[in-house]
Amino acid sequence: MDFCLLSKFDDLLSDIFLDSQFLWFDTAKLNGDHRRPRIRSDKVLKVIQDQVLTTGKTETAVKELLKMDYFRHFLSSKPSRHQQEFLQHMKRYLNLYLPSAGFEIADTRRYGGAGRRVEACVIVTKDCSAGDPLPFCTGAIAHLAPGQEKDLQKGNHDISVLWSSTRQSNCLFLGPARFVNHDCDPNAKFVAVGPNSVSFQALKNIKCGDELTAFYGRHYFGENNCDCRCGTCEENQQGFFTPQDPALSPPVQSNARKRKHSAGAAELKRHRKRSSMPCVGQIDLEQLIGSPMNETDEGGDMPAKMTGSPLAKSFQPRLSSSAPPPATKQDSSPPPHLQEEEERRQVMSIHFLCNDDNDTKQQPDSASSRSSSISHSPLDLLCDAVLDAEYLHFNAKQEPQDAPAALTVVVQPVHPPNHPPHFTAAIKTDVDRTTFSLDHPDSAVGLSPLLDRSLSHPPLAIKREPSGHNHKPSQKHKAAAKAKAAQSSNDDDFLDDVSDLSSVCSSEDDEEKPAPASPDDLTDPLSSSTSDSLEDQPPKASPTTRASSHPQYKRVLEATLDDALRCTICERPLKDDQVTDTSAAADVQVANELATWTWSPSAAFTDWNPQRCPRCERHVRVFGQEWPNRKIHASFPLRQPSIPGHRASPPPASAKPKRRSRKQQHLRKASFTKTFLRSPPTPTSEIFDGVDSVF
Ligand SMILES: C[S@@+](CC[C@H](N)C(=O)[O-])C[C@H]1O[C@@H](n2cnc3c(N)ncnc32)[C@H](O)[C@@H]1O
Repeated sequence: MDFCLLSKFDDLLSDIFLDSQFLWFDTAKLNGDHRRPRIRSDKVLKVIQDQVLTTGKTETAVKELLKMDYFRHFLSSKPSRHQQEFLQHMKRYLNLYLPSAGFEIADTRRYGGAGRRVEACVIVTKDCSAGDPLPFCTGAIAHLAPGQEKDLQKGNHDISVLWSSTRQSNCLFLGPARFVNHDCDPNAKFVAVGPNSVSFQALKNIKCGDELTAFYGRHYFGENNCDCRCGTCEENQQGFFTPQDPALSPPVQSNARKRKHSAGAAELKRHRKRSSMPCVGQIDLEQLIGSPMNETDEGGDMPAKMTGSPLAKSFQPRLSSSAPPPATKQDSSPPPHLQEEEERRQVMSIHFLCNDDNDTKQQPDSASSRSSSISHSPLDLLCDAVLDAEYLHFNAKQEPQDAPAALTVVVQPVHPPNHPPHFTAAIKTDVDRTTFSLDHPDSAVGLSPLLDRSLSHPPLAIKREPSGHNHKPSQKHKAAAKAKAAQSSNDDDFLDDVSDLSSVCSSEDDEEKPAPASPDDLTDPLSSSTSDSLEDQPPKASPTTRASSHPQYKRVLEATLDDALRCTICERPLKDDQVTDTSAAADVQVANELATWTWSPSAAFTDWNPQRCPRCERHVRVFGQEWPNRKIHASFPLRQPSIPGHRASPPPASAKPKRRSRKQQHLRKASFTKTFLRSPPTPTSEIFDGVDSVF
């Protein structure tokens, strides 16, 4: 398959079948000019539910989808060969929704770098034993023509590129399988399932919910994978997690880490020049995939054909030999089979060009903006603003008739020069004195890598701007601010700390502590005039008033952190950052507009009971069952999103309607509600609905 074609197909299909359907963030796109297709995602979902999920037939789903205007127009101008390739790739994505798929795409921040970007990963949705194939998790391979590689590098996108020594060219590895991340002690391996397709086979027993990982190579993430962030490296204190020798390292540990990385990068550059292979790692495809690519075999890559393919043999034998040995602290020499590979460098290398330069990845780009954890999500700001407003409401000590009846939270995009755009929120009430603005309300979320340490706020700190009082920072404070800013030369380290802070923030102890005085706090004109109105306000331990220290506020906060902010299905903590990501779709929509919500604060507390994490929320919406279940009983209709103009087809005339007693009807309704509409609607799901209808 042609590289350009595959990359465009993959961008389009991952958008339609993943980003717009199942994910709460955007997956990396290969083409910088990719735009979200104008296709009704609710209609696509209906086809997926009716065909793939209920009947398990991707073929019929493809036929149904081709009836949609969008696909008809898209394919009408393409030659039939390209049409076939497109449909083949579409099937790879549709396989994600098969009841027996055994895997799904999920989110992870493990590999996201300093900014803790959300990235995609693959998790298994049923227990697997060692040796089990994962036939539906496939990726396609397309070859790059000379010169095209430069375009790839220019794009700075997170893409997967393989080196084919038989063809002496790079090739592209795309499809759902490209979301499998690297682990030095992986639980799966690549296997070839045709001339142009790759799948996986379990190397160990894998539990439902575990991430599926494969071995990319020894030098993918710097020399000896010194920047590898996999779970094994973390456990063994290797790669990115290698502890620094205090004698050798400067005071700040991660600076040393950086030096090591840049030394590795320089070495790798030299190495690449020598070898003329533009790749980081050099891995033999025979080990990676199990068999060299058969260039003449033009067979399909779908699972049914796997057993017939000569390459299918690679599923059974050499299981142990092709598995890279577990990474141990002591053993830094390559495993025997890889040593051999290095000598031979026979067939193909797999590497990820963008990984070459981590810095470039930090650049905000249109396609990945939704997944960026550094954006100030409007919903995140909104939630914090409502919390803070509720606090003010508690403390305003005003006559009931003066209490604000409603809040208007204005979330506005800000485009500071030389900084990534972000949002600010301002709360306006009908009572003048409680009007305040809120910016960077959360330490973990409200930061951008380009902002310095001085902007680190304690969580949920309130900034109030009393009218007519302009408090200027003193010289002493300015000097302190400068000294602090100078310290924060390394944004990476800072953001690491900040990310860790989010967990610290949720501990009770921390909430009792006074907020650290940061330069931004100092410049914040917190005046006594506003604080005076809040009798229960703790003494002025810090220039920043801690909303969380108020008993009533604390109760709400604790309840939120302990109970509500935990997914009731998978029990993953529902943290701020996850809430941010659920609303990330809204970022895209409101990025250039002013968004305004009016919300009663008490309603926000009583009605909003976030129960599911974004993944489980989406899972229920798509599969009609709680994660990880997805087997659909035809007798139970799925909860369909309402499609304007869509009417359910009338029952056949022959079908005699059954009469049910009132009690039966009531019970039936209750059980349906219990099954499909378990939790009350949340602000999050409202946003989902709105966003989906836009798409
Ligand atoms: C083929 S992609 C895997 C899917 C990727 N997470 C995504 O969201 O598209 C490879 C990229 O994932 C990340 N990655 C995967 N495994 C990693 C590891 N062990 N350490 C650091 N980064 C890793 C790197 O950013 C790499 O460039």
